[in-house]
Amino acid sequence: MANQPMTGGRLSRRGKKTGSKAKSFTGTLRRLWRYLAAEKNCLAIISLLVCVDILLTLLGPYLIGVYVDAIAVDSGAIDFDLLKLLLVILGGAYVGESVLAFVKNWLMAGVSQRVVGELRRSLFGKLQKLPVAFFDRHPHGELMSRLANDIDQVSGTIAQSSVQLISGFIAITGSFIMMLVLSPLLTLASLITVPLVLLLSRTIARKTAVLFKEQQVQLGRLNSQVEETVSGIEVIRAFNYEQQAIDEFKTINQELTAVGTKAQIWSGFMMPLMNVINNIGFAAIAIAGGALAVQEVVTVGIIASFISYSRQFVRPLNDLGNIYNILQSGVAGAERVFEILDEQEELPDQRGAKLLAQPRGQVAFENVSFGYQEGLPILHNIHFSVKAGSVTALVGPTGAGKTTIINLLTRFYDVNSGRILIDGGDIREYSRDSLRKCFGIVLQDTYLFSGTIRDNIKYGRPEAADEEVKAAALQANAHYFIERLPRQYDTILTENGGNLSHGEKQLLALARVILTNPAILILDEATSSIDTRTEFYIQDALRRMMAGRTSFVIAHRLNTIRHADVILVISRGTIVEQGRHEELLAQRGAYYRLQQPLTEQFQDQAAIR
Ligand SMILES: Nc1ncnc2c1ncn2[C@@H]1O[C@H](COP(=O)(O)OP(=O)(O)OP(=O)(O)O)[C@@H](O)[C@H]1O
Repeated sequence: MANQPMTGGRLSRRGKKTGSKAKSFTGTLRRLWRYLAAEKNCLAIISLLVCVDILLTLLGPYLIGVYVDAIAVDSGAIDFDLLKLLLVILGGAYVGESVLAFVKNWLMAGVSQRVVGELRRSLFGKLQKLPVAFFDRHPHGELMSRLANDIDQVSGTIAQSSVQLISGFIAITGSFIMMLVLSPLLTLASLITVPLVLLLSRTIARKTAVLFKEQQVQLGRLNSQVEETVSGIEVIRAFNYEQQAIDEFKTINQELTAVGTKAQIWSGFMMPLMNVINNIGFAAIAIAGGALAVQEVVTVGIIASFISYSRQFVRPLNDLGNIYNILQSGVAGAERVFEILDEQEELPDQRGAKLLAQPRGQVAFENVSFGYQEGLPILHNIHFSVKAGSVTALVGPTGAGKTTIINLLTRFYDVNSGRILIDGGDIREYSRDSLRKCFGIVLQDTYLFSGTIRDNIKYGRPEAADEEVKAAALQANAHYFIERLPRQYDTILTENGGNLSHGEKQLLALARVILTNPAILILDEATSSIDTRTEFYIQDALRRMMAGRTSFVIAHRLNTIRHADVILVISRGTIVEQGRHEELLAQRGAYYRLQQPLTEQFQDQAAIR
C-alpha cells in the first residue's frame, strides 16, 4: 500500500511468554560469525596486535626469573646494571602493552558497531517485507525490544568478548609453551585443576544461558506493556485503569528482576569459585616446585617465572568462563533477532508477474473464502463484481467481515480459496507494488508520521513538486487550515499528528491520497463525529475524489449509502443482499432492518433542520 499503512482499530495482542531455552548456541554463533566475517581484515589486524601484546606480556615473567637467578647465583649481590636494563625493557613492554590495548579496543569498537549496524539494517529491512499477519502475532513493543535491546546485547557481546576470546586463546597457548619450556614436571602439576575449571564453567554457563534468554523475553514483554500503555494513555485515564496498568507493569517488572537477579547470581558464582580452584593450583605448583628445587631439578628463578606464567595461563581460562557467560547473553539476543530474520516474508511476486499499469478499476470477487487462522473461516464464498468507476458501499453489523474483504482486495492477506480480479486479471498475477499503487486508502484512524505536513502529504509520492502538494491540499480542502498554521506546509507534526484535530488529520489523509491519484479508492468512513464544518469539507473533498473512480466505502452514513451504485450487505462473512438503496429497502430484509435506526436518525435530523 503506497499511501497509508493499515493501523489502528485493532488492539495488539499482549506478548506471551515464549520458550526461553537457547535453540542452538553453536548454530547462532556460526551465523553471527557470518556477519563478523565481513570485518575479517580488521579482525586480522586485531589478532596481530593481540599476538604482539601477548609476547610482551610473556616477556615479563621470563626476565624476572633471569634476574632472580642472577641474584641467587651471586648469593644475594645486586647487579644494578642488569637491573637497569631489565627495568628499561620491562617499562617499554608495559607501555607498549597499554598502547596496544587502546588501539585494539578502538578497532574492536568499530567492528562491533558496524556489525550490529548491519544487523539492525537487516532486521528493519525484514520488518518491511513481513506480511501483515506477522504484526498481528507480535506486539509492537516486543519488536522494538528486539531492534533495540537484543541488538544492543549482541553489540556488547562482540565488543567485549571477541578480543578477550582471541587474546585468551593466544595467552593460554603462549603461557603453556613457556611453562613446558621451563619445566614439564611443574606444568603437569599445574594442569590438575584444568578439568575442574572446564567442568565448572560449562555447568554454570548452561544454567546462565537459559536465564539470559528468559531475561530478554521478559524485557520484550516489559517493552510491549510500556508501549501499549503510552499509546493508549487516554483510554487508560478515561477508564481509570492506571492502577491496573501499574500492577501489570509491577508483575512483569518483578519477573524481569527475578530472572535478571538469578542470571547475575549464577554468573557471579564463576569468579569466586575460580579463585578457589586457582589457589589450589598455585599450592600444587608450590609443593611440586619446592620438592623439585630441593632435588635441584629447577631453580628458584624458574619457580618465580613459572608461577607468573601459570597465572597467565589460568587467568584467560577463567576469563573464558566469563566470556562464555557474556556470549550466552549475546547469543540469546542474536537468536531473537534471527528468529525475525527467518520469518516467512510476504510471498514473492509470481514469476513473470504483470504490471497493473493504468488500471481501469473493474473489480470482481469469485467465490472467495478466507480465515485469519486455520480452521476459523471468516469469509464464505464472497461473490460479486463492480464496474469501473462505480461506488460500492459495504454495510453490515460489526465483525461481519467488511474490513476483511478490503484486506483481501489490497492483498494484505491472500485468499484461502476463490480469486479476486482487477480488470479481469487475478491480483496474485500482478506485481505487489503495482497492485498497491492502484489503491488509495483513507482509514478512520489516520496515521501521520513525525515530520512536516508537506512530507506527510508526499508520503505516497516523495518526488511530487510543491505545486502538486498544494493542488492536492486544495482539492482535499486541507489547504485552508494549513495556511493558518504558523509554518504552513513546513509545520512539524508530532507523532501521529498529535498537534492536529481529528478532522484536520482526515483532511491531510485525503490530500495524501489525492496526490497518488489512485484508480481505486478505499474509504473506511469515520464513525466518530467531527464538527459540522470540517465534516462538510471532508464530504465535499470525497465527492470530488470519488467521481469517476472505483470506490469501496465501509459506510456508516446514510447519505453515502443512498448514493452508492451497489450496496453489499455483509453478515457473518457472507453477502446476504446486494443492490441499490431503494431496491433493498423494498425487499424489507436484512438491509431494511439494518437501516431502520439510521433512517430514523436521518429523519430526525431533517426535521430539526
Ligand atoms: N488480524 C486478525 N486476526 C484474526 N482475526 C481477525 C483479524 N482481523 C479481524 N478478525 C476477525 O474477523 C472477523 C471480521 O472482522 P472485520 O474487521 O472484517 O469486521 P468488520 O465487519 O469490518 O467489523 P467493524 O465494522 O467492527 O470494523 C471478526 O470476527 C474479527 O474478530
